[in-house]
Amino acid sequence: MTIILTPYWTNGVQKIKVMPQPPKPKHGLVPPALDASTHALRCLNQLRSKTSGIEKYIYLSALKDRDPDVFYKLCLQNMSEFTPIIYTPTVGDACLQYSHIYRRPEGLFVSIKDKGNIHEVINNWPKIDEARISVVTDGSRILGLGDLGINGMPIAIGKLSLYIAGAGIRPESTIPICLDLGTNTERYLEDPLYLGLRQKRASDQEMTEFMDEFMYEMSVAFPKLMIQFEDFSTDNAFKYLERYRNTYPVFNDDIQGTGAVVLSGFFNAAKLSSAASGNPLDSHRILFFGAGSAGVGVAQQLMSFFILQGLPKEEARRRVWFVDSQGLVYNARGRLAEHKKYFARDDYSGPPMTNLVDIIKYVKPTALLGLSTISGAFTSEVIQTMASINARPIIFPLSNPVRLSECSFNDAVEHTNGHVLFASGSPFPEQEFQGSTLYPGQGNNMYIFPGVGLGAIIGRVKSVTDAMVEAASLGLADSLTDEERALGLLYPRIERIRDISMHIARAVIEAAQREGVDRNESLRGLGDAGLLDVIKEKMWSPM
Ligand SMILES: NC(=O)c1ccc[n+]([C@@H]2O[C@H](COP(=O)([O-])OP(=O)(O)OC[C@H]3O[C@@H](n4cnc5c(N)ncnc54)[C@H](O)[C@@H]3O)[C@@H](O)[C@H]2O)c1
Ligand SMILES: O=C(O)C[C@H](O)C(=O)O
Ligand SMILES: [Mg+2]
Repeated sequence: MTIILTPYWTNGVQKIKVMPQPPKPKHGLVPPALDASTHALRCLNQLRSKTSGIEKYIYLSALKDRDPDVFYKLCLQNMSEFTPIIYTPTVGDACLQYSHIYRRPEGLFVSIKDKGNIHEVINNWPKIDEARISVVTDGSRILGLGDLGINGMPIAIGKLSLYIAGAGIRPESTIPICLDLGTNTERYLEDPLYLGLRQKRASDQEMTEFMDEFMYEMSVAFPKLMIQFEDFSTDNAFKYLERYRNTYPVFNDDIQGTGAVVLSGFFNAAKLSSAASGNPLDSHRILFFGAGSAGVGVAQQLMSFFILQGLPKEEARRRVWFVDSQGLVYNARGRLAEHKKYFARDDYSGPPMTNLVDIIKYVKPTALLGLSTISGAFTSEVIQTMASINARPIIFPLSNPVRLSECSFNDAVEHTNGHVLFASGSPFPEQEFQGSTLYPGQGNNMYIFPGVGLGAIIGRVKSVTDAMVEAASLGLADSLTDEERALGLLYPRIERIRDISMHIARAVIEAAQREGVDRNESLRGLGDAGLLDVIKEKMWSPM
């Protein structure tokens, strides 16, 4: 049964009625020729008649609210058309404008003012079905758009729509949560329509006390819940993942989900690149442009690629170079943020190296990965330099949304004469080049988190371990069909997301079992096929 939250006003205060979905209307109350399949077509036509992305977003939000079955059915049938609207990149615009386009409540808001009382707020969430997955953001780093405060709510909603569509999580067992800890973005503090607290962000200490209480109360209210942390600013992303990962089932999408999706695409790209150059797989050298939570999360995960190729851990670490806003990251440069220290180079001690082309000439990377939020940073010269040292350069501009991408697919194709192995965070259209069609990969954690969450909740895991994340990544890399490989794709087609999520969930559960963090004992010993049957049977589908 779907829950409908119906808002109404009393004395200037908005209240919410929690209602189950109404029963079927009686004869005469709906048009005689209304039937489900033509109505879905009608909705699709209405969507397509909208001209701007944000209008489409608003239309689909209302459709999801009004008629979740039609929404999810259409979403599954038109995945590559829907994801750029309900998710990246349009969800970025929806966040920027959230306080202006707001229509009705969706999700749970927990504010720093609730500290000491979080139990009560959480228990206001209607428990029609038991909550299993929550995406929690504090709005402090939404995509590459900065601190959006409470306007970050649509990112939690968008991720959960993909959980529901992509992994068959039941809609009523998901909770989007935005933590309102204030915002440091002046334009929101001054915006009369801003929906959040009009104050600067809470101090570190206050936030930690708040987070401890929040996590504890969530685990009491929802004992079977997995929490996905989303778009916390880099320091807090690392801090709270480390703080809770051994106590509760939590997963950080930007660190671990991104790490897993990029490892998967890199794995497939490295095979093609090595085949073209004749160099062994373990000879790859990776240059990261951007050293935040996403960059470092990916580097940690990529180390497992090298380790799988047989390199010792220390050798694997040395295959990675980082560039941040000050240039090449190396020890002799001076004080470095904690999360950059592990990968800082100790084999360079000259003056700061800040020009990306110079850095590429110095490092000679086989792969250039952008997680910097710097639009257009991969200039024609950068791309050409990569092409001059690699038969098939791996270039992944992974920053979101589209307008912050380090380069476009078109530029990457043109400046490498079509040889690029490409994946971007946000979607780009395919390109015709010298008589053939080239396809961009979308290296976005949307391929990973639905399957990880599905596996985590079916396996009833105590925690989400590195081995589970790695299993998800390799499961994704392995999921390419022969047809997709023949087209040179690095990631499977998004239309197959349900199938992919099912296989990722299986790999995740098996890894959890190997590590002894699974609590669903009934799944042990079922074998691959038996596990897949259970997973399939548990997945929700729209009617
Ligand atoms: N594709 C995906 O699935 C995915 C997943 C997570 C994050 N992302 C994207 O990655 C980006 C970064 O996210 P984050 O959490 O790491 O953010 P962040 O702000 O913590 O990191 C940005 C990094 O870029 C560096 N940087 C900034 N300006 C630079 C410049 N001029 N030259 C070189 N480096 C510069 C910063 O020093 C920092 O290290 C965002 O756009 C986000 O949307 C993509
Ligand atoms: O939200 C996305 O599209 C990917 C990622 O989680 C991001 O923060 O950019
Ligand atoms: Mg994110």
